[in-house]
Amino acid sequence: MKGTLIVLEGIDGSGKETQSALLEKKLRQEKREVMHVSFPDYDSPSSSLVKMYLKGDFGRDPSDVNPYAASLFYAVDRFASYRMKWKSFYEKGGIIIADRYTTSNMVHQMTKYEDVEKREEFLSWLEKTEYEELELPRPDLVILLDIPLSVSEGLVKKRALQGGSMDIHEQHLDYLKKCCGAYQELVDRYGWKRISCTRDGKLRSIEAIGIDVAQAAAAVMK
Ligand SMILES: Nc1ncnc2c1ncn2[C@@H]1O[C@H](COP(=O)(O)OP(=O)(O)OP(=O)(O)O)[C@@H](O)[C@H]1O
Ligand SMILES: Cc1cn([C@H]2C[C@H](O)[C@@H](COP(=O)(O)O)O2)c(=O)[nH]c1=O
Repeated sequence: MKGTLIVLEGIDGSGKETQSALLEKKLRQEKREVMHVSFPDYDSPSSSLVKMYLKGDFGRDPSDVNPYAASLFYAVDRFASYRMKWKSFYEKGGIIIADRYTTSNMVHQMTKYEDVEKREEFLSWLEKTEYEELELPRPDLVILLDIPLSVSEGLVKKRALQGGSMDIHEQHLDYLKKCCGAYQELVDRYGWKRISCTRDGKLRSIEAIGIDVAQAAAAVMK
């Protein structure tokens, strides 16, 4: 029996980690079999090339690494996580909550192309590589935590001041703007569930957003 894969998506600082932890807690309280994974899998050696890329070892600008090369770094990391950590749990019917997935890669790497045909070619290649060749499961639900860049930027900066560092994506506002646009494009195209994190321009509370996330998840759980 196949499990359920729920993916939390959104631009950097949109609340994915916060909301995936909250959803995991709620589902555990309901005594459901649940596991929380996140990508990149920074704790695993499989993320080494991703870390080098995000640190700027291959170039300080995201566009210094072409989308296919960058995608392979992330895809290999996902493959290792799936095979080592959650394949058997998922195949027994468990619920997986993923903080980012292949869907992040679609958005972040496709923005490196302006040309529509190149973008299409890239997206087809990515889906084939990850879901067919690497046999990673397709998500049952992708939730987009929709937040204006101006708001998420503040959250990322606040977190960096508290001791975090900013990666090469976060350091390039023009790149993040393109990612925002790409999320808006793909949310409709792929039928992702959009949850607005602001109301009247103000950030909603973690709990209020959490209620919407839990409702969306309930609709796909077996
Ligand atoms: N609704 C909210 N209200 C106030 N603060 C929030 C809210 N959601 C998240 N935060 C805070 O914003 C920061 C970013 O949140 P979080 O780490 O969950 O985002 P993320 O999408 O996982 O980020 P990244 O993709 O950069 O890892 C954290 O410090 C978190 O506590
Ligand atoms: C999983 C994944 C992520 N990315 C991008 C998205 C972010 O800019 C970084 C990861 O940073 P985080 O703050 O730790 O979430 O990498 C990507 O391009 N492709 C992927 O598959």
